[in-house]
Amino acid sequence: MKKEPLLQAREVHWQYEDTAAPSLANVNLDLYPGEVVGVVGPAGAGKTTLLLMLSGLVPANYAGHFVGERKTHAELGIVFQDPETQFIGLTVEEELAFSLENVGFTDAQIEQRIGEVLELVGLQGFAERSPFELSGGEKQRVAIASALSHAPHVLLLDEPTSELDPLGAREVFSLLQRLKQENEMTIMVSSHATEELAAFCDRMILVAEGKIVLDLPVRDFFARVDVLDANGIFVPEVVRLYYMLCETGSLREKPGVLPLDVEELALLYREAQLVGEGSL
Ligand SMILES: Nc1ncnc2c1ncn2[C@@H]1O[C@H](COP(=O)(O)OP(=O)(O)OP(=O)(O)O)[C@@H](O)[C@H]1O
Repeated sequence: MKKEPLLQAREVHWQYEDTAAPSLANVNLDLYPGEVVGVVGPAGAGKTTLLLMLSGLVPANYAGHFVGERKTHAELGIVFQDPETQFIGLTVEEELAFSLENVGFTDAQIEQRIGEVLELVGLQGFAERSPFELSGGEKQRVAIASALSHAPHVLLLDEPTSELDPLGAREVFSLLQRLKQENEMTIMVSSHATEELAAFCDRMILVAEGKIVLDLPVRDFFARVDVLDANGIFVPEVVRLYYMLCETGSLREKPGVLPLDVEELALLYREAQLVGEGSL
C-alpha cells in the first residue's frame, strides 16, 4: 500500500515583493514518511525559499505573492544555516525550554523532554552550558535538538553545515544519519556537500532558477552528470572515477548501477575482475 505524503506542494509559485522574477515556479513535490531528501542547486536557485515554503514560513513571514497549494499532514521542525541567529537562551536548557513552554508543557515535562532531546543529539551534560560558547558542530546540534523538541515528524534543514569546518559538518551529518536509522525521521536537507548527501539521502532534488530540474532516487540523480555539470553542482569524485573507468573499458557500465562511495566502487571493480570484465 502506498503511504500518504506528509507534505505536498502543487503548482507553487512564489515571488518576493520588489523582485523581477519568481523564486519558486511550477513547484510540485511530495514528501513521504521516512524519506531522506537532499536539495542542491546553484546560489540563489531557490533552495531556502523551497524549504521555507514547505515549512509554511513563506508566505507567512515574508512579503510577496503566493500561488498554488501547500498541504502539511505533519508536525515540522526547521533548522537554519546559522544556528546562533536563532538562539535566545543563556543556557542550552533555557534555549530548549522556550519552544516547549510555548506549546504548554509543564515544568516536569520540559525537564524530561530536554533530557531526551539532548541524548538524541549526543549532548548529554550540556544543559548548563552557554549555547554561544559551543563549537560550530555543537551549536548546530543544539539547533537540531530545539527543532526536535516538540517531536516533529519532519525535519527540514537549510544548509546546516555551510558555516562549519569539516569536523563540525561530519558531526552534523552523522547525527542526521542516526536520526534516519534509529528514529526513522523524515528529513529534507539543502546543502552544497554533495558527497555527504550522496551517502545519506534516498532521493535528491536539483533546484535551478526557482524550478525543480531533477527529482530522482539518489543513484539515478548522480548518474545525470551532464545536468549537474550544467548547473555547477559538484559531482562526487567516486562517480566521475566510475564513469572514467567505464570509458576506458576497465568497468562495464550497467543501468541502475552507480557507486556512491569508494567501498562500492572497489566492490564493483573486484566483481568485474572475477568475471573477467575489466581490463585494468
Ligand atoms: N527576503 C527576500 N526578499 C527578496 N528576495 C529574496 C529574499 N530571499 C531570497 N530572495 C531571492 O530569491 C531567490 C532565491 O533565493 P534563495 O535564498 O531561496 O536561494 P538559495 O538557493 O537558497 O541560495 P543560496 O545557495 O545562495 O543560499 C534569489 O534570487 C534571492 O535573491
